[in-house]
Amino acid sequence: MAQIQIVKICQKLGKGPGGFYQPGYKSTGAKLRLQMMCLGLNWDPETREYEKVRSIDGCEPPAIPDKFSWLVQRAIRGAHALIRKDRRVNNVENILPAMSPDICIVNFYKTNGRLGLHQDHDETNYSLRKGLPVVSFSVGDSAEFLYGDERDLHKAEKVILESGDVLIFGGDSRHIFHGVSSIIPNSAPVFLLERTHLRPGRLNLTFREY
Ligand SMILES: O=C(O)CCC(=O)C(=O)O
Ligand SMILES: [Fe+2]
Repeated sequence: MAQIQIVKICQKLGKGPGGFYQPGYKSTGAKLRLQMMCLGLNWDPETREYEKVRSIDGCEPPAIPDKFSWLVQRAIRGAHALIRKDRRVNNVENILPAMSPDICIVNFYKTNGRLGLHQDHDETNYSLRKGLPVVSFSVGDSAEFLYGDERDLHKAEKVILESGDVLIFGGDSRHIFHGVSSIIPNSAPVFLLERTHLRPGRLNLTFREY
């Protein structure tokens, strides 16, 4: 079961060098309401830049495990099959380009965690211009996920992301505003908790190509 493997791999990597920490902003002292670990390249929330070595502690981010890259390719293939079924298009890649992830941002939200509306726009101009997708896996407790064309909470659409859900935004949707308004306590699947002892909260992995 992929969810169990995802949790176990993140638990192991999360405890080692380059593992989970709570990011914040030096200028204001404010902290993000989540724990973060980056794989492949490190994303610095303060400078909003990617780096090979994490400036907060000099650690190199762990590599993206092959299992994760495989899951991403499977998710993109699945999305292509859905697009092909729904729309009569010659080339699905015109709607959702393929992508080889070299970045994964792993967030862990406790039950009081959240993430404000933002765009993912710190990847290269090439990646952004091509609309190379962000592929997001949710594991553990469910989340209220908001998205929309503007940074406006009142206009945003809401969808519940459950454990095992995969969300992909690429092509025309690549620049969508999105965020997590709340985590729904005690909503994680029992089998997952029994097999992994995942703490209360939600793990989210977003894969991107730099
Ligand atoms: O937790 C989520 O579903 C979204 C995470 C996210 O938007 C990000 O890491 O940029
Ligand atoms: Fe994001």
